[in-house]
Amino acid sequence: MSPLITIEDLRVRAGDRLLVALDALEVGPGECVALVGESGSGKTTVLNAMLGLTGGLRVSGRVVVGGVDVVGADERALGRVRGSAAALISQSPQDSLNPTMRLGTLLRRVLARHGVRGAEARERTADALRSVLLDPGLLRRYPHQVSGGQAQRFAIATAVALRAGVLLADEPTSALDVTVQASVLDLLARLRREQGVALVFVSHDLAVVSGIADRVVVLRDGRVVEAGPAAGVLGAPASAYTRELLDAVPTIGK
Ligand SMILES: Nc1ncnc2c1ncn2[C@@H]1O[C@H](COP(=O)(O)OP(=O)(O)OP(=O)(O)O)[C@@H](O)[C@H]1O
Repeated sequence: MSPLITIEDLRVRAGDRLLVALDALEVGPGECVALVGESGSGKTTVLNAMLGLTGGLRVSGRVVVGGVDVVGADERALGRVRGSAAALISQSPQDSLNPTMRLGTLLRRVLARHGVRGAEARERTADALRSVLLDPGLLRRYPHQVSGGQAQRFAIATAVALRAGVLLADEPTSALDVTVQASVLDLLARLRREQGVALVFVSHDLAVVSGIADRVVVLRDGRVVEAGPAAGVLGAPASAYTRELLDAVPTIGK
């Protein structure tokens, strides 16, 4: 099956400083690739490059997401990538929701922006809420009236309603308590299985990564230290840096 994300020779620079060098990455339907590394290693910059959110930075190479060549794309093409092809799931979805609008209004507006209106929008909304196990009554609430876990499910429901084939998740569970975290991870796994969604998962938490990722890319100072199947990278790391990251996790690697 053809990949939903292809990256070749990606270089991201701030002035002369090289922030990210990623020679090759492919993510196919239903796959999960995790980007791990300490703070400042370039994980978020890679996600931003996939969405063309790199204003002020110099980007070269090839980044194709959901069929759109992102590097050098115009705003119209980038608009198709953001939301339609790929959706960003952030650490604190509540922060990015307009606090003055009910969730139902927010979702309706996002769908309308992508050309989905009326009966089609209502149908997709109902299906998406069902697939993330949220009560439709939640749509009447304002962002501050829902829990962190509900807000994260709503963010994922928005991606489902937009039929995004790629989810870019930046620490999606680190603000949640452990039981809610597990249910959001289950939901992401189900979307991969049932809808063939490709997932790029950024996390500091290698215990979580070992439970969800097929493959792991370890970044340090924007460079790939090692990459490969999750069981190999996390079970028998080749580099001292990955071993150090694992040593910080109490439940695995020891
Ligand atoms: N717009 C920018 N201009 C200049 N430097 C930047 C810019 N965006 C990111 N950086 C730098 O790039 C490096 C990588 O940052 P990035 O946010 O991608 O790391 P990260 O691995 O996601 O870190 P964290 O885990 O703390 O979120 C950092 O040194 C950061 O300061």
